[in-house]
Amino acid sequence: MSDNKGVRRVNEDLARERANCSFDVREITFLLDGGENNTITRKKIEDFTLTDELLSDKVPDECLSPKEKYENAVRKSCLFGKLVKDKLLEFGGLETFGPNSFVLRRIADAFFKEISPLLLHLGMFVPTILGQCTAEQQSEWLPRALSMQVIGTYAQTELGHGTFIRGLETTATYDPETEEFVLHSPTLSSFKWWAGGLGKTVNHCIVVAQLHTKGQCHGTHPFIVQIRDLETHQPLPGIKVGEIGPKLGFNTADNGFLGFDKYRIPRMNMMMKNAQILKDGTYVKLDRHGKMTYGTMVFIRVMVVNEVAFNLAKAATIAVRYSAVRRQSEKKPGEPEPQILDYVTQQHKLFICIATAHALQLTSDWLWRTFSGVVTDIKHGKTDSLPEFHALSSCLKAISTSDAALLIEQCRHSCGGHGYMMSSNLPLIYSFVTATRTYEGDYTVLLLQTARFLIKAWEQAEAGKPLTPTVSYLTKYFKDGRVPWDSTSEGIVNAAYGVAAGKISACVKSIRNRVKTGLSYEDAWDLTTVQLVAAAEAHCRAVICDVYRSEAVRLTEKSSPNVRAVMRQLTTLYLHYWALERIGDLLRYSAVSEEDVVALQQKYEELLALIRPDAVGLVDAFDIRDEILNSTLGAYDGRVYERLMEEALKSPLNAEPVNRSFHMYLKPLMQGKL
Ligand SMILES: CCCCCCCC/C=C\CCCCCCCCCCCCCC(=O)SCCNC(=O)CCNC(=O)[C@H](O)C(C)(C)COP(=O)(O)OP(=O)(O)OC[C@H]1O[C@@H](n2cnc3c(N)ncnc32)[C@H](O)[C@@H]1OP(=O)(O)O
Ligand SMILES: Cc1cc2nc3c(=O)[nH]c(=O)nc-3n(C[C@H](O)[C@H](O)[C@H](O)COP(=O)(O)OP(=O)(O)OC[C@H]3O[C@@H](n4cnc5c(N)ncnc54)[C@H](O)[C@@H]3O)c2cc1C
Repeated sequence: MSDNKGVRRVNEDLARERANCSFDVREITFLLDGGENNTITRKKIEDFTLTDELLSDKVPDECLSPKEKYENAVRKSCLFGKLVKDKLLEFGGLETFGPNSFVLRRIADAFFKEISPLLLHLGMFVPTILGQCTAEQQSEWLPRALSMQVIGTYAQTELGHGTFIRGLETTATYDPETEEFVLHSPTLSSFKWWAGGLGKTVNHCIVVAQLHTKGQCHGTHPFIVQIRDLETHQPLPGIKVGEIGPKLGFNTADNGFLGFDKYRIPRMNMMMKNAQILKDGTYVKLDRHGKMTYGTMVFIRVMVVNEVAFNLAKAATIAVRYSAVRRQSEKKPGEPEPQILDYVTQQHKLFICIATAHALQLTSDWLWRTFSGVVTDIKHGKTDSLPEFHALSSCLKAISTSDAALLIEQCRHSCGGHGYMMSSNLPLIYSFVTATRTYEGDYTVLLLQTARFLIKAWEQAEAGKPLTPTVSYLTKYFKDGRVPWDSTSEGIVNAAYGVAAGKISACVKSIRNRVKTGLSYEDAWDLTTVQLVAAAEAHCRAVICDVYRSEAVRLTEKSSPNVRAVMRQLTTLYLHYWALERIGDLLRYSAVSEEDVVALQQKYEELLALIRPDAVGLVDAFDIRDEILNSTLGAYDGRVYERLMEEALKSPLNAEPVNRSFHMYLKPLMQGKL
C-alpha cells in the first residue's frame, strides 16, 4: 500500500468517504475541544509527548507476562511524568486539573494500553489533598506530591465493604499521650482492597478509617499514611501490603491490599479540613453538611463522565473506520460486496455511538461547569447546592458509564471477529470502561441515591415548595395525566421529563400503598427499588437529552450551515433512538399514538441515511491520533489487513517455527508414547 516514494496511502474507500463528507471536519473538532485555541494547544502537547522513543514497544503489551507488563507501565509512567514536568511549562503548566490535565489524561492512553500505576496518584491522591487538607497541610503535602517525592493512592474500599462506607472496619484510634493515631485492621474483611498503585508502586496512601477518640467513634475520616520506606521501598513495620492479582482489566494498575497492625501516624496526618482532633483528643466537627469527606468521590464521578465519553469516541472511531474499509456479502445477487457501513443495521449499531459520545462530552462539559459553581459556593461556606449536585453527579456517572460500556461492546460486535482481537484495542477499551460502572459507586447504588433526592423533590412539589433547577420539571408535570405528544426535538425532551415525572409519581404511590399495609418506610422503599432505579434512569435520560439538545444548539449558533445540519441530525437521532427504546414508557405516560410511533421509526431510519455519508468525517472530527487509538482496525489510513498481519507476526509464538511443546507432548501423544 505504499506509493513509489514510500509514502503510505490511505485505503481507497476511506479516502472516498473523506472526499464526500459534507462539512469541514476541523469545525466539529473545535466544538468538541471547546474552541480552536484548545485544539491548537492539544495538538502541540500531543506533538511533544507522542515521540517514537517513548512509544515503541517491540513486543505488544498483551504478549508480556503480568510482571513485565507492570514494569513496562512503571517505566513509561516515569518517562512520561518527567517529559510532562520538563516541557509542560511551555504550554502554561499543569494548572492542577485545568484543561491541560484532561489532554494529558487522554494522551496517556498512547503510553499505557491499560492504565498507568500512577493514575491514582494524580487522579485521587492529589485531589484529596486539595479537597480534604487545611491550607497548612496542603503546603506540606502538595509540593512533595506534585514533584513525585511522595507517591500516593486512595484506599477506602475494604475486602468486606465498598458501597457502605459507614460499614468500614479499619480503625484510627487517637492516643493523646503520644499525639498519634493508631491504625488497625481488626479482621480479614477490614483489609483495604482495590486501591490502584497500592500493590507495588506507592509509598503513601490516603486511608479512610473509623475515627475513635475519648472512647467514642466519630465515623469515617481520611488520613495520610506512609506505608513504604522512601529509600528502600520496603513496607514499614506494622504494614502488610501486596497486589490483589489478575483482573478483567486494569492489569497494569497494581491494585493492592493493605492491613495495619497497630500502626502509628502523627496526629497531623489526619486530613483536617472538615474535622479536627485537638492535641488532647477533643473532636471538632467543621463540616456542617456532614458529607464533605465524600468530596473526592464526587470529583471523580464528574471526571468519569468525561473519561467514558472519550473512550466511546475511541471505540466509535475504530468501528466506523473499519466498517468503511470492510466489505462483506452482497445486497443483490452479482453486485460487488458493499462496505459493511452501508448495511442499515450497521448504521443503527454505530451512529448512536457517535451521537452518544457527543451527548456525553457536552453533558460532561456542562457538569464540569456546574461542579465549578458548587465548589465556589462551598469555598464561601454555602452547601445548599450539594444535595442536588450529589443526585445529579450520581445518576450521570451511573448512566454514562453504563451506556458507554454497552455501546463499546456494540462497537466490538460491529467489527465481527476482528473486533475480538486485542490488537483492535476494543477489548481493552471495554475492560477499562466496564469497570467505571462499578468503581466510585456502583450503578444501582448511585441511581438509588438519585432516587432518594427525587422522592424528596416530589414531596416538595406536592407541598407547593420551590424546586431546584434539575427537578423543576416536577412542578409542571405534577398533576396526573399524560404529557401531550409533539414530535419536535423539544417535544421529545418534554416527553422524557414527563416519563420521569410519571415514574417518580408511581414510586411515591407504591411506597405509600406499601406503608398503608403496615410496612415500615424502609421496607416499602426496599420493595420499590426496581421502580426507583428505573425512575432515576428516566430522570437522568431526560437531563442528558435536554442538555445535549440545548448545548448543541448553543455551540453551533455561529457554525457553518453544514456543521449545524449534521450536529442537528445527530441530536435528533439521539432523541429518536431513546424515544423508540422507551416506547413503552411513552405509551404509558404521554399522548403518543400508534401513528406517532410509526413516524418516529421512519424519521429515525431517514436520519441513518442522512448521516451515512458523513459518518467517517464525524469520527475523524474526534481527532484521536493513531498512537492513542492503538488499533489495527481504526488507524487513520485504514490499512486494516496489513496491520492485523504485522501485529500477528509480533506474537512470541511466531518467533520460532516449532514450539517445544510439540516435542514434549504432541509428538509423544501422536506416537502413543505419552
Ligand atoms: C504519569 C502518568 C499518569 C498519567 C495521567 C495524566 C494526568 C491525569 C490527571 C488527572 C486526571 C484525572 C482523571 C481521573 C480518572 C478516573 C480514574 C480513576 C480510576 C479508579 C478510581 C476508583 C476509585 C474508587 O472506587 S474509590 C472508592 C469509591 N467508593 C464509593 O464510591 C462508595 C460508594 N458509596 C457511597 O458513596 C456511600 O456510601 C453511599 C452514598 C452509597 C451511602 O453513604 P451513607 O451510608 O454515608 O449515606 P446515606 O445513604 O445514609 O445518606 C446520607 C445522606 O448523605 C447524602 N450523601 C451521600 N453521599 C453524598 C455525597 N457524596 N455528597 C453529598 N451528599 C451525599 C445522601 O444523599 C443522604 O442525604 P439525605 O438528605 O437523603 O439524608
Ligand atoms: C477497577 C477497580 C478499581 C478500583 N479502585 C479503587 C481504589 O482505587 N480505591 C478504592 O478505595 N476502591 C477502589 N475500587 C473499589 C470500588 O469503589 C468498589 O468496588 C465499588 O464502590 C463497589 O463496591 P463493592 O465492591 O463493595 O460492591 P457491593 O456493594 O458489594 O456490590 C455488589 C452488588 O450489591 C448491590 N448492592 C450493594 N448495596 C446495595 C444497596 N444498598 N441497594 C441495592 N443494591 C446494593 C450492588 O448494586 C451490586 O450489584 C475499585 C474497584 C474496581 C473494580
